[in-house]
Amino acid sequence: MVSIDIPPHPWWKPGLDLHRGGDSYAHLLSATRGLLDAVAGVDAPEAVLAEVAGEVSRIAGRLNSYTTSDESQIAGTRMDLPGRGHPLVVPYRTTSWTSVRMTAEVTFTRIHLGDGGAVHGGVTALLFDEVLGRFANHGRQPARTAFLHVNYRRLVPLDVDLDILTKVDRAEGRKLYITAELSHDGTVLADAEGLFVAVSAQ
Ligand SMILES: CCCCCCCCCCCCCC(=O)SCCNC(=O)CCNC(=O)[C@H](O)C(C)(C)COP(=O)(O)OP(=O)(O)OC[C@H]1O[C@@H](n2cnc3c(N)ncnc32)[C@H](O)[C@@H]1OP(=O)(O)O
Repeated sequence: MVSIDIPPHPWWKPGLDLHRGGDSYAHLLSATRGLLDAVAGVDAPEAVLAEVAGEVSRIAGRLNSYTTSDESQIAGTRMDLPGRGHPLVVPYRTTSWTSVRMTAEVTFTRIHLGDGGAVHGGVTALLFDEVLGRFANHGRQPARTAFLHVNYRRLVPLDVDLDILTKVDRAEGRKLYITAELSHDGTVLADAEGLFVAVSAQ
């Protein structure tokens, strides 16, 4: 696990506990990702599906009784976990981080499959928006994606460790241009450029 020496973003609530839920939340997230992969790949008899659907609904109901506001949910604030600990975010793992360059790793799994054995293009775009957006925000002023341009150079495989390199290209006033590459063994599979515009703190 990488240690990030850039301080948490100033527009974060001061004193926000970035480890809420502890190891138990990490296990829940990992189990949930496993469930999504299992659902994405399943072909079981209807009786089995019906039984599992009942169990999953019961579990969701149990968690729903603890639903909180988006200000105090755990998801998205666990910087120590893959994908900021958010179940929707692709579970990339940050490996190094300076103010101008960030590296990460990612392994796509069954839930990310589009067609033809390759990752869904929208998932690749989600990964880039997340990685660039996090890099644009963390340790800087709050910023939103103004545009995101993705070049799909090769099919992106599942179940293979891939590398992400993100760099600040240039800053012009409130505008920050950031680039990223997703690669495997030195071959670029996709790359992106995003414009992030700084906005007032919420
Ligand atoms: C809990 C905390 C978590 C924190 C951790 C963070 C993790 C987050 C990770 C996930 C994060 C994921 C991140 C997400 O997904 S963020 C969510 C997706 N993005 C949005 O929803 C953004 C919606 N749009 C807006 O809010 C506004 O349009 C923004 C803020 C972008 C600009 O509106 P604003 O009124 O402020 O500015 P302006 O219009 O005066 O323009 C200013 C300058 O920008 C130039 N410009 C603008 N647009 C474009 C364009 N399309 N192409 C080229 N240029 C463009 C414009 O020409 C001008 O240039 P100049 O004339 O000055 O030279």
